[in-house]
Amino acid sequence: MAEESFQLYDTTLRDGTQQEGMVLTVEDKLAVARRLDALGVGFIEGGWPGAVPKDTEFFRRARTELDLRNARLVAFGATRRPGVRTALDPQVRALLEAGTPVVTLVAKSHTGHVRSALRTTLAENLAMIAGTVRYLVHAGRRVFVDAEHYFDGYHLNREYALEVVRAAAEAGAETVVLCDTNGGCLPDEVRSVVAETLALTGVQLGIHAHNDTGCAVANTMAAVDAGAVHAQGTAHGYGERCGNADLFTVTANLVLKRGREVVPLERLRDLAATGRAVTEVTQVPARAAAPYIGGSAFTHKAGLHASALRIDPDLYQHTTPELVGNTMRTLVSDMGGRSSVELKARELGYTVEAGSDAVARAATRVKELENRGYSFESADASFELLLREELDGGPRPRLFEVESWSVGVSGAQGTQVRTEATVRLTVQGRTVTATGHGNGPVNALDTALHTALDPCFPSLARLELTDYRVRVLSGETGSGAAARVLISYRDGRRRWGTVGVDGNTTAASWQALLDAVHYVLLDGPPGRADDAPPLAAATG
Ligand SMILES: CC(=O)SCCNC(=O)CCNC(=O)[C@H](O)C(C)(C)COP(=O)(O)OP(=O)(O)OC[C@H]1O[C@@H](n2cnc3c(N)ncnc32)[C@H](O)[C@@H]1OP(=O)(O)O
Ligand SMILES: CC(=O)C(=O)O
Repeated sequence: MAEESFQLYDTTLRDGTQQEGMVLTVEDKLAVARRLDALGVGFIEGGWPGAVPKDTEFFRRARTELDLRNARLVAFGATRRPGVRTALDPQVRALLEAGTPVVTLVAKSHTGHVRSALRTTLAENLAMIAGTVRYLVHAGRRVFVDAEHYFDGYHLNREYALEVVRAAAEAGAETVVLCDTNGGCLPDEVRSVVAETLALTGVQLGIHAHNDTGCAVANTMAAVDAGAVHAQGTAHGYGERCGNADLFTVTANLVLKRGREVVPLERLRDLAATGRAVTEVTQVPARAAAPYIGGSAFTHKAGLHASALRIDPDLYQHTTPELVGNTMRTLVSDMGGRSSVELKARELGYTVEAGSDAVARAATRVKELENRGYSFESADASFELLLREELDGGPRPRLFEVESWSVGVSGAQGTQVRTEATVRLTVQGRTVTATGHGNGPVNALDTALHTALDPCFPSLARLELTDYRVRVLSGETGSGAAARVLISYRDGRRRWGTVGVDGNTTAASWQALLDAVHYVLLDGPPGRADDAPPLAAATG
């Protein structure tokens, strides 16, 4: 059961969309709301109806298309304008028309902002807050008040900031949310202001922190430690300027570090999947190094870390990745040793021991090859081929051999550039020659390889090249420098990468292409759940 008294509040669909580059359709917003609801978030702020036409439409469609199981939908908006009757203010009417059970009002708590941005008196601002809250509560809404620029306002004129909190609460606001709108606060400041405000007003408080000092999550935790029972944030910390507090991190911190079940423990396991689902919709990538749910959050590269992790994962991890739906991963590189190879091999489904000669040889080869420019971090498939060679005591018999390959690029004034590749292979005792065309050498070689091999090895048809990266390696200069090519693939069930290095970019690409083919044709380790089809099946 989630902790009922704590209000976990998501503002991805409002403040999150204030991030540069974030443009969501109504359909996108509905999809994100569904995912956050499934995670168990208590409140989902959908946008500002009446101000943003798309948000008005979102709330209209939400009535029939959002069947929220856990969350309450929230409409966000401002208090009435100065000198206007609340009932006649079109923005306030739009908040009611949104038909949500909860409304959050942004209100000024900084005297300078009241005077210069709203261009009204301090007394009228208090009347605007109290009047708007009372009006909405009377209309049956639960009301939260976001006290904008609260911390800066508190330092400038503490009495007025406190008056705003009291006025909102006395008018019926359930929670007054103290906002670090400019994101300039540090945790000690947030802790003391929240504690003092609580002591001086007794009002139920929340926190809305921006990340301009990189402290949004720390500030949110400090506020909760000081007594706030409502935390606002956004998926992946999306938001205006440097973003908001990352609600995924805040949620995991509260549950795992503070024992506050703001979402039930079993739903916390959906955290990483929820993060991925949200980025699928927003197309705004999350940081790999994001706490708890980032792809690198439990990924280990240093050999000494791996040597301890072999014995006990807790030695280099602050929590258990599975609790948040993540997994531990090991990277093999020149910074690893035998333990890294053992852990990576285990991840790939092999049972090997760091003390074995084969593992020691594989670790040495990785170091040597990385020194020559290879990189195995994102080339699991090339590493697995290398590992298999060491485990099998030498190169495996190949299902095909390369006799030769060539690529030609030709062009003429006014015509499209033409790239043609020819490969000559020995497959099952026969010589096979195939030609492929493409928009460049890699594409043409890939096409030629498939033309030659797919009829004999149907499993290769599933192979899909998804990314190609080339990096000129330093140490040499200009067009004579060596190139490292990394290619990413998927085959419907798995994703993997291969690597090639050569002074010639096309030759480096050819190595990486060949590794991918050999990898698909490799019989996986016994018992591996996701292994490639056994050789007999692969050869059809
Ligand atoms: C801290 C936050 O992030 S709060 C959320 C901010 N989000 C947004 O601003 C997104 C939606 N905003 C909008 O669509 C528009 O800005 C609107 C509809 C709110 C206002 O649009 P416009 O009336 O064209 O004016 P503009 O954008 O220039 O804003 C100036 C007006 O807002 C008023 N205003 C400024 N800050 C606030 C505030 N915090 N609360 C209420 N009104 C405010 C100003 O007094 C001015 O009103 P006036 O014209 O009556 O003098
Ligand atoms: C309300 C809000 O978004 C802020 O003060 O930052």
